[in-house]
Amino acid sequence: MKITKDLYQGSLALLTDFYQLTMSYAYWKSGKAEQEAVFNLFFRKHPFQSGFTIAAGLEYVIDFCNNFHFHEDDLGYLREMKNTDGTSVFEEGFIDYLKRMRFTCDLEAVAEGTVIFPHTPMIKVKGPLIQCQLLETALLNIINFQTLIATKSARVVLAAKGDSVLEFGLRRAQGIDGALAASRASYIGGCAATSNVMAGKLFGIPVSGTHAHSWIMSFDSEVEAFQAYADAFPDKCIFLVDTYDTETGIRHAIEVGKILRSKGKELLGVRIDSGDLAYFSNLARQMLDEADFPDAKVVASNDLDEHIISSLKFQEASIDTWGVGTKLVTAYDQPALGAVYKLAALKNMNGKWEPKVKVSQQSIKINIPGDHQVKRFLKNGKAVADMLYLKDTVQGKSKIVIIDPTDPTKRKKLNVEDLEEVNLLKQVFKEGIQVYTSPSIQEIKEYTKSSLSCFDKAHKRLINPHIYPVGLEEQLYDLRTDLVFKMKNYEHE
Ligand SMILES: Nc1ncnc2c1ncn2[C@@H]1O[C@H](COP(=O)(O)OP(=O)(O)OP(=O)(O)O)[C@@H](O)[C@H]1O
Ligand SMILES: O=P(O)(O)OC[C@H]1O[C@H](OP(=O)(O)OP(=O)(O)O)[C@H](O)[C@@H]1O
Ligand SMILES: O=C(O)c1cccnc1
Repeated sequence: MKITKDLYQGSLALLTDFYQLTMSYAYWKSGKAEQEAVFNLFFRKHPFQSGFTIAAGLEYVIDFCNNFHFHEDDLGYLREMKNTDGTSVFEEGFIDYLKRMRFTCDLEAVAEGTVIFPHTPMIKVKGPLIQCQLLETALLNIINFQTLIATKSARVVLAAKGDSVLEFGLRRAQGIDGALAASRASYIGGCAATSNVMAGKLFGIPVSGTHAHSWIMSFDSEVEAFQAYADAFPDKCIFLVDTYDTETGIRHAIEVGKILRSKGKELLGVRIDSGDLAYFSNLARQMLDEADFPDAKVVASNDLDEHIISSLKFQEASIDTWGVGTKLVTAYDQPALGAVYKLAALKNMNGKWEPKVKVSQQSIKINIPGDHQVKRFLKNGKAVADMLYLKDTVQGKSKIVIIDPTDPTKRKKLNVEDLEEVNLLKQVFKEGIQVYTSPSIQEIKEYTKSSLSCFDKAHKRLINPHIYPVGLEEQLYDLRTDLVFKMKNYEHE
């Protein structure tokens, strides 16, 4: 995939906050640039009050890292930056250092489509401090948005209970790149297709659609418009029936459907885009069945989201396909995921790794120090708990206790002998070389489905989901507690 090349014609190294560059300069000046560090990217709270989140965006991250270098014109821009006294912000030696910089980090990540939970790293970067720092903003930008939209999409698709969901969001998405990334993430979350043709071309997502009211309005009558469309696309007839009067529109669709049938073609369906979607879809179903079009589908659209879809299901609406735009691609009810990227460990000048913690009044904001891995435990294929742990601390143990990172009174004992286990963080880069084979977008979408199928329905309900247990292995919990006490200068026995 060549997202950066196709969209931006070059490097994205300047897609960063200015402070990353000023810190980088200061790391370089103070001789810390090459000090080895570990950073973790994670979020603290599911979006949409969801009980789960779907990881997405890794393919963009891979592309970003593979293309990470400062071009001559990027360096020219930085060279021209001046302080108020007219001196250069960055010394020429630093510009030269950036010029020679290549991505040399190790990077581990959870696969796109994985169901993930708060506090567990989605991405872990290990490498020179300066490189880790320079990746922060872009990685967050990529992962926050695509993960948010993939999660929204998965919720919408769950609400549709197996019906197809078409993503119609391009016209109301957050700009060009937002729209493309949203179409990709919506597909990963489970949408069947997108109306966004460029996303289809760039990512290999199926493209589909119906027609607009303007098509009908451009003819003297609705029947004429349906007939002309049928002449142009005899195999793709889904007629929008609500331009004037929905009942009459359905009748006209049936009329043209009969003509189509006389020519050996079939009416695929009707689309309803306004009014009471339960009432009109049931009316459409009844009229289509009575006219002997039992296979013609009813497509509905109009400001849908997972909650309206769920309500329409409850009302027993006869909708087979759901067109969902604005509320999906803009993540209307929660426009940002709050994933963060935190320093977790640093190698000191004696070559020893030191875990690092950011202390906060809010316990949810205290990060989890150290170079850790995430393990998912499953029983008969069903996920039972996720655990963060430091390498080599759990080998050979038959019983493990995990402790909730925000509430130490919440603990869970795991008899690991009875459980299957899988490490979620996969090696993606080793010393800057990609060692991970990216799955196709279709494989990622399938993976989302199978990943979700490992979770109990209680975690997937739209409202007040049951909280899935995620905890720190005891040694990691102790390390974190000791470190927090140390940083706060408290005595801890
Ligand atoms: N039976 C239903 N139950 C719950 N929500 C519904 C039902 N039917 C339609 N809706 C939703 O109610 C909202 C109706 O919005 P609005 O009043 O703007 O549409 P409209 O007037 O029918 O159509 P438009 O303004 O597009 O011509 C939409 O979000 C739609 O999805
Ligand atoms: O409602 P969404 O989930 O965003 O789905 C996309 C909408 O885009 C089209 O409407 P259009 O742009 O013609 O505007 P409308 O709201 O007046 O129908 C289409 O008819 C859908 O209603
Ligand atoms: O193809 C459609 O029906 C469509 C496409 C974009 C937006 N609304 C509807």
